[in-house]
Amino acid sequence: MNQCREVIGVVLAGGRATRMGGKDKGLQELNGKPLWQHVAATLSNQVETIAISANRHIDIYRQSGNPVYQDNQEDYLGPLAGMLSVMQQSDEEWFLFCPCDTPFIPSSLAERLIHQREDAPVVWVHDGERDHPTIALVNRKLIPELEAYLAAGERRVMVFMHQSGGHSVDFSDLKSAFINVNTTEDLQMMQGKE
Ligand SMILES: Nc1nc2c(ncn2[C@@H]2O[C@H](COP(=O)(O)OP(=O)(O)OP(=O)(O)O)[C@@H](O)[C@H]2O)c(=O)[nH]1
Repeated sequence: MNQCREVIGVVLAGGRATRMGGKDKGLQELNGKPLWQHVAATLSNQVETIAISANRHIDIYRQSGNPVYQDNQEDYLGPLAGMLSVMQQSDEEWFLFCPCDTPFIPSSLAERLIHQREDAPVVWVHDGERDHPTIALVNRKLIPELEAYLAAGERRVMVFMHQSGGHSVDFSDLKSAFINVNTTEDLQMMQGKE
């Protein structure tokens, strides 16, 4: 696929990574490269601009030269807060969000989500077994809804995606591409895999 210019790719690299002992998950190395870079490298073949959403170690992420969007909120409010912060600080129409902890995402991700968005303001990945609502193509028209949702104290990504009129896109043929890293043991098991 040619690079798409109407969509900005965003690697979600904030959070607390409590299951990884509080380390910055995006900066943990897999096969000699930080996790966030695996995701950014695959997305950069698909969309022209790749931004990073983070809430700590901002200077390290900035050294990459990619735009970095820091969370607006002081607390770690979860992936939706990271998404909203980017959408509020950028004037792009569509955002392709992808967490830093899914290093093997397929090269067809953007193309297949873009193709399926039709009139929906959000589409996300379903791998045949489970939804991956943080791997999603989101339109900026959802900003007010997302602001209200978070202001009401809601945090659940899947609930928000459903109630905002989106739908999942079937990636069951590429199920293993969405394996994610949550713990140090996960990371150790993945070393050497491509
Ligand atoms: N910008 C931003 N990203 C976040 C935030 N919380 C989670 N993320 C990202 O969203 C994705 C999914 O995060 P989770 O695994 O649910 O949360 P986590 O904080 O990374 O890890 P745990 O504390 O172990 O659940 C990861 O790529 C995180 O980097 C946040 O508050 N802000």
